[in-house]
Amino acid sequence: MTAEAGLPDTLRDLPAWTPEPVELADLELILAGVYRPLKGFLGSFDTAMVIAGGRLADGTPWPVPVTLSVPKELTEHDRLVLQDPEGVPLAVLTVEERWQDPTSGDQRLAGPLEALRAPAHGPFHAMRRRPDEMEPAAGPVLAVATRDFLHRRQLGQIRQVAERLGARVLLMPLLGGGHDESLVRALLAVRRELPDDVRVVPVPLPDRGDDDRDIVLRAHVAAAYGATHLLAEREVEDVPIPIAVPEPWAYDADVEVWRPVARIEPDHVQAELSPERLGELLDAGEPVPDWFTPPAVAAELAVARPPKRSRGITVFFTGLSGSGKSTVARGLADALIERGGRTVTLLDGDVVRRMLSAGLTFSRPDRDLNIRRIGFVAAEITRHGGVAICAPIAPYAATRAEVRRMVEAHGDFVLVHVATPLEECERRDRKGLYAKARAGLIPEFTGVSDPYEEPDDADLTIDTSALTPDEAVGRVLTLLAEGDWIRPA
Ligand SMILES: Nc1ncnc2c1ncn2[C@@H]1O[C@H](COP(=O)(O)OS(=O)(=O)O)[C@@H](OP(=O)(O)O)[C@H]1O
Ligand SMILES: Nc1ncnc2c1ncn2[C@@H]1O[C@H](COP(=O)(O)OP(=O)(O)O)[C@@H](O)[C@H]1O
Repeated sequence: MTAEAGLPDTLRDLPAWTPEPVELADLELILAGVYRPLKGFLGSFDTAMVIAGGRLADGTPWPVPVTLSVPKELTEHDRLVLQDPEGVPLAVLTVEERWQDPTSGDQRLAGPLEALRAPAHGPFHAMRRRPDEMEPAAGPVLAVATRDFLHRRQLGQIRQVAERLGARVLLMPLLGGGHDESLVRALLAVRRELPDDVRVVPVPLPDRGDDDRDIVLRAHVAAAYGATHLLAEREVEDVPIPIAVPEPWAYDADVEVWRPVARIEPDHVQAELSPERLGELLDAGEPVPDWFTPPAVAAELAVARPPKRSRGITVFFTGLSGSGKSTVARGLADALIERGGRTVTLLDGDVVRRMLSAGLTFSRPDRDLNIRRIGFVAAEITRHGGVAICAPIAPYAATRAEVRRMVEAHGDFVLVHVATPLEECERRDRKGLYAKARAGLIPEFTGVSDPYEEPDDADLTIDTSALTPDEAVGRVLTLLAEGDWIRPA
């Protein structure tokens, strides 16, 4: 039976697990041979050696831990099917070691992987290559592994280094940031600014958060794809191929060309556009100057970071029952709809409980699941450029932070703490729930018999005991206008 027809009979009874996105990216690179000599996820000794000194236990240089975390109940099995988020089986892991991460306490499994099928979907998947599918190049190959857009400065630097080395250029857009498709399109668009035989191969390689080790990892990946050099900002140790560090370039505003700083006349003006200024231009929807980046790149930048007036945003209210979340959220939704120019979706706590989360209780796991569902929908609305207004109690800081992360992958997130004191909420007791909770008729009632973790990351705090509903809505509108998400009234 072929893999495409389904799982072989011998594997049907194995437990299946969907790893986290970074682990899935690692899995793909291990299976494709990009992470050679790694054949599977690392055990405790290799991991400790890599963290301590950038080498595997046998002395082979390797920069980052490549590990797999699983829930405790899966650690008893000897073999495990690893699948993608849609449940498509990708590989079988044969467990050689079960171990607990001493820092995070995570349960880990180590052992070799056997491929069931290559991941074969996702935008630009047709451009993905295994190293053994690459035509070998005759001479030197300069790899440019980047998750950043390439502007005129970088394009000039790449041309100069490639020429110096006599190398062809291999562009490797690193996937796993928020704007993979824009990045790939922008790199495809600048091919014509580079030598003729440039190749583009997207690689799923999220950053690990250690700049030097990330460069070393990129060098390993580049070497696997046949590169002889890696372009990087600085030299690092223990790299499999040499790092090519470009000389500084600047824009000579007097003659309107980019060139190496060393070749700019001392009396000429050097123009600069800082990343902060670039962000401001994009936020305001103003054009990015042509001298800085090619128009096709500017267009993709604007897709990746749209002007704030049209960028998706989630306004997330949190607070006790009766604090005024629904009233203010509804008022805000109405005000935004009246102003026009924005699509607005109100995800009120009570309504969500009836629709998305029917059947859930008020236990911590069920509250968390409820908030994650709201976060998922809000993130999708944000991704499509809409305004999502959410108004659940959301009593736990960690879950609110999770929603913030989900949303900020696609747009902006504003947290409004409706900090009306418990006594006032209880005095209002619009639904009679506090009385019932005090009488012990409702268990786990927030503020009475269940916790509420006050936010320390609120963008706005309002106490509705001291404001009218219109004033409370006004505060939120002012915040949105000051942040430039909406026009001032
Ligand atoms: N045990 C308990 N604790 C808190 N609230 C309770 C409880 N049981 C029922 N209710 C009613 O459910 C509304 C809160 O639901 P949420 O989905 O916003 O809660 S949570 O965010 O999942 O914690 C809340 O509505 P609001 O008053 O609009 O906040 C209550 O009316
Ligand atoms: N400034 C204010 N903002 C919001 N609600 C207020 C305000 N002043 C009084 N209230 C009253 O408080 C109650 C808040 O209920 P609700 O909006 O359903 O809160 P929650 O959604 O947090 O449970 C409503 O009866 C509302 O009329």
